[in-house]
Amino acid sequence: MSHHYQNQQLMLEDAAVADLADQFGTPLYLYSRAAIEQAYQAFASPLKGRKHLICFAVKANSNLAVLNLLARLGAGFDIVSGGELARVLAAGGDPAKVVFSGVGKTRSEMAQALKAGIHCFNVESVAELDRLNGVAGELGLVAPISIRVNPDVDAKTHPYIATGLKENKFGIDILMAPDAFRKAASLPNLKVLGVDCHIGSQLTETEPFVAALKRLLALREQLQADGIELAHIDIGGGLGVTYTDEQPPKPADYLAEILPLIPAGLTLVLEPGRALVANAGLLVGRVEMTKDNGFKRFVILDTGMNDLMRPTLYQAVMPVLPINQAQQNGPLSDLVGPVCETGDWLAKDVPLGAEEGDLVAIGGAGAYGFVMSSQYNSRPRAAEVMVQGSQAVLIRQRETVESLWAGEQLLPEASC
Ligand SMILES: Cc1ncc(COP(=O)(O)O)c(C=O)c1O
Ligand SMILES: N[C@@H](CCCC[NH3+])C(=O)O
Repeated sequence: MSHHYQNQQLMLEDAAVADLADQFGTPLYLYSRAAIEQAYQAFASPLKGRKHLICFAVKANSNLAVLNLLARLGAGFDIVSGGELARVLAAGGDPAKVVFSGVGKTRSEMAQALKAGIHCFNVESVAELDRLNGVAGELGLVAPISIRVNPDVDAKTHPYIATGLKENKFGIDILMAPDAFRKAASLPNLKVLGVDCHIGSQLTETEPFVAALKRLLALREQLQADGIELAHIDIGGGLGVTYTDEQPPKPADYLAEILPLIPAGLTLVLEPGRALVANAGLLVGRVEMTKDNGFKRFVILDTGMNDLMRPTLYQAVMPVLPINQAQQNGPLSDLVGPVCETGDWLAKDVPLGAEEGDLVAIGGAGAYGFVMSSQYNSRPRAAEVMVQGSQAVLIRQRETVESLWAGEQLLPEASC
């Protein structure tokens, strides 16, 4: 039996998933090129005719093929490390469209980004202003900057992924921001370009974005009075997606609320991550065995928390998509992995008749999936495959067992 995962925007038929699982083995990350393109256009179309830059948050999915696809669609990138910058460049991304966020940029990361000629550093503290001014001075360069402001807005999301509250480590408190801007404007090796914020991830309402934006715009006016002109305003990422029954605004609806507030001439920068890739991805695993302890039925997969952390880390509810529809109405089961941790689960109490050898896919796995995976329990990480039309392209090989100890060495004999 075949069905389409329409609400996952991933137009893969059961048969195709089964063939790909046979061909590439499991666990397997599958991405849909068409779904990524569609998600990108959902942001880009409403922005036509406006000065804008869509900077994909690389942390959501840093596979080179994904970055290359987005670069070819015209995207810029939001990076948070030198490693992410190197990936963007290796994938053919344009450094002039890169913004660099993060609270702990090292001197060498700053130098790397300055030499690459990135668009802007999103500076998160006064200490960072000083450090960046120093590094730029040593290189004889001027660093373009934005100041990340913490607007103290409740994003109404999981506390681990809320970033815009006073108690969070991110950005400079909005009340202290004018002083920070004045200082930045006075430093010889910095050039103030803009202001930014990012209040959290997986937001399902527009209201917190609008509240944050209004605070940033008020700050902009205050700065204008001080003679500091901003060229752009960056409202971060954070737009949520539908995993199961969430109803986040569509990018067009979200932008319809934001765009009228932005004065003409000001460039709008966005940093979407999840909204561009989450629903373009599936994690496919195979059932190793099932067991019923009289209290609970467990479906034990060949994939688990080391491949997909979101369920256990955020108690995230992600859709379970049995590849054979006949499995769908089985007994309530916990979907668990082989890792030796009680927290190794992917879904709890889902109706699932899957038995040994059956395939199960987790939807919404295109964002914060592979990138957060680990080799815990010495498990090689999964392969990644991009589906484009009738073709499937292997975009990252499954790790080998030998690669698990690459770079390790035994103690020299004499020291034992
Ligand atoms: C600074 C910054 N920008 C963008 C993002 C992307 O967020 P999302 O994937 O929710 O769009 C994040 C992660 O939350 C972030 O920390
Ligand atoms: N990793 C998180 C989002 C990260 C947000 C980073 N600022 C998630 O899976 O939901």
